[in-house]
Amino acid sequence: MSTYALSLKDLNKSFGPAKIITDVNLDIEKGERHAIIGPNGAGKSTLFNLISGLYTPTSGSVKLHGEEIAGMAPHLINHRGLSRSFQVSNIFINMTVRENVRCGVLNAMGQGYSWWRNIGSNKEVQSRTYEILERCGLVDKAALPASLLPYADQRALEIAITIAGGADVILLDEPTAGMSHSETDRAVQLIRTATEGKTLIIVEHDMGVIFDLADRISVLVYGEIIACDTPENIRGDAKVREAYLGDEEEPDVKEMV
Ligand SMILES: Nc1ncnc2c1ncn2[C@@H]1O[C@H](COP(=O)(O)OP(=O)(O)OP(=O)(O)O)[C@@H](O)[C@H]1O
Repeated sequence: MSTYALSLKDLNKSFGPAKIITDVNLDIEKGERHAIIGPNGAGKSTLFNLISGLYTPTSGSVKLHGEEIAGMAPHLINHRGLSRSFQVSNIFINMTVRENVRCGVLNAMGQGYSWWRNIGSNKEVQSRTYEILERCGLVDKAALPASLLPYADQRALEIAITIAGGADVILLDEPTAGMSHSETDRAVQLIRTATEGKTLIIVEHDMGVIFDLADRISVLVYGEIIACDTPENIRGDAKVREAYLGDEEEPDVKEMV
């Protein structure tokens, strides 16, 4: 049995005649921080949707901790320990920050909303909620309605909800999109803290974030992984430079996506 946190084998996805993901093979170690990069329309979100159960593969295998999950419903994959964030925020804007995180905690504990009135007295829920708020730097803002959070804090809350269930494989989809430089720096720190000890798979356009965070990078172009290596080796990979930049020499790595 595989010891990989996540293992993709001969994975394919077509929509009608359009082949979007082609023969993807990828093994991700437990605790690894793995980035998926590629030009717009390369298939990064489709790959995330295949891993998290939103799409069923046309063919191939997706294994989470050695167990087949391809085609399984997203909530069942989530209960097996994989959680993802979305490019478009998933938070309940009329609820407080604390209530949003509590929802994630309760959902993972399999509690329905009939529990809602009693949750204030449920110590385990309270302590897990507090721990997540702290990890994500949101303790001071716990009582605020989510709608009043600045944009960067809303993205932090999105990460808090993603990790609230205690999943050990975390997928983050462009977590720093739309952020300023200083907000991005803070977000990278937050991602590092919030996902400590977990396996992280991140789709991101900001190369600074990728090179700062990732142990390995996969480069997806037209639905195929054309390179998978350490950031240093990816930086010097001729195929990758060509895919992004044609024949240009000495490319600025910040312009790779
Ligand atoms: N449900 C769908 N039906 C048909 N085509 C789709 C569907 N979902 C995605 N595609 C197509 O698959 C291709 C890859 O899209 P995808 O969103 O996965 O790319 P991406 O790498 O995430 O792009 P971006 O960086 O812009 O977010 C695109 O050409 C898109 O139009």
